Amino acid sequence: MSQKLTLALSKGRIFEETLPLLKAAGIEVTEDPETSRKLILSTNDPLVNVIIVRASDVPTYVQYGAADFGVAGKDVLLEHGGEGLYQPIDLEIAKCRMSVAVSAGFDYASAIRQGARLRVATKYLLTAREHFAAKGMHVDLIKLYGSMELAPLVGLADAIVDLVSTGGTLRANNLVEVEHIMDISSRLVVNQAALKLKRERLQPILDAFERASIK
Ligand SMILES: Nc1ncnc2c1ncn2[C@@H]1O[C@H](COP(=O)(O)OP(=O)(O)OP(=O)(O)O)[C@@H](O)[C@H]1O
Ligand SMILES: O=P(O)(O)OC[C@H]1O[C@H](OP(=O)(O)OP(=O)(O)O)[C@H](O)[C@@H]1O
Repeated sequence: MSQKLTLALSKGRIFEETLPLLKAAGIEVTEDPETSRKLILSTNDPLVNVIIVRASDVPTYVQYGAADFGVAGKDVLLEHGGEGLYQPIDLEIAKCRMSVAVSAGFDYASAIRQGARLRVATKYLLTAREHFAAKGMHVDLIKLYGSMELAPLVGLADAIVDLVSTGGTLRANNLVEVEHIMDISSRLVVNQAALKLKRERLQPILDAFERASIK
């Protein structure tokens, strides 16, 4: 019996950087999410569809089996918790790091030495909480959904926990990186039930992704 497969991707860098991996598996997406408003994209394989969701929603679609597999950043997976997901491959795409940053004039080291209770703005509450708890620091976390870099500039927070790649966004906003929390890259995530029920269809794709992502 032919089995349909649904892959969950987010627009932008994850979609773009997954395209070569899909190609290695013989799959070509025939529509462009940047120009189309469609959320279910077809491919050259009538049995494979790509759904376009927000980056932070990818694990949820896969967890509940609305998508059989997807691609999500480690940052997103740590916040989601990974329930119901099998994570077989680090695809080594969308690479960046998660860091603590502050305004250039803010003396983070002495604030810590003095035991100041810092306000930290972030989208990554769980990871940030764990990081500061491991350092024995008491912080007040402020949840934001984007543009974390603005928070220290307007007095909303003393520090941020955000993703950094080139450092260009920090520099443009007169912020400096004061702690490296972890390296981030994107993983392939597979619904655990789909892995069993659709293994015959999924395995060759996973193998092709793995081969194509080996640097
Ligand atoms: N500057 C960057 N360079 C490389 N990889 C990045 C960068 N920023 C984010 N990423 C990685 O790419 C993933 C997708 O990022 P993207 O900007 O597309 O979504 P987002 O805006 O963070 O998510 P959402 O729309 O859910 O808020 C992130 O989860 C992270 O793993
Ligand atoms: O160090 P850099 O190379 O400047 O990259 C860092 C920026 O990249 C990400 O934002 P993104 O570009 O994805 O914008 P978004 O958060 O609006 O999606 C991240 O949230 C930083 O703001």
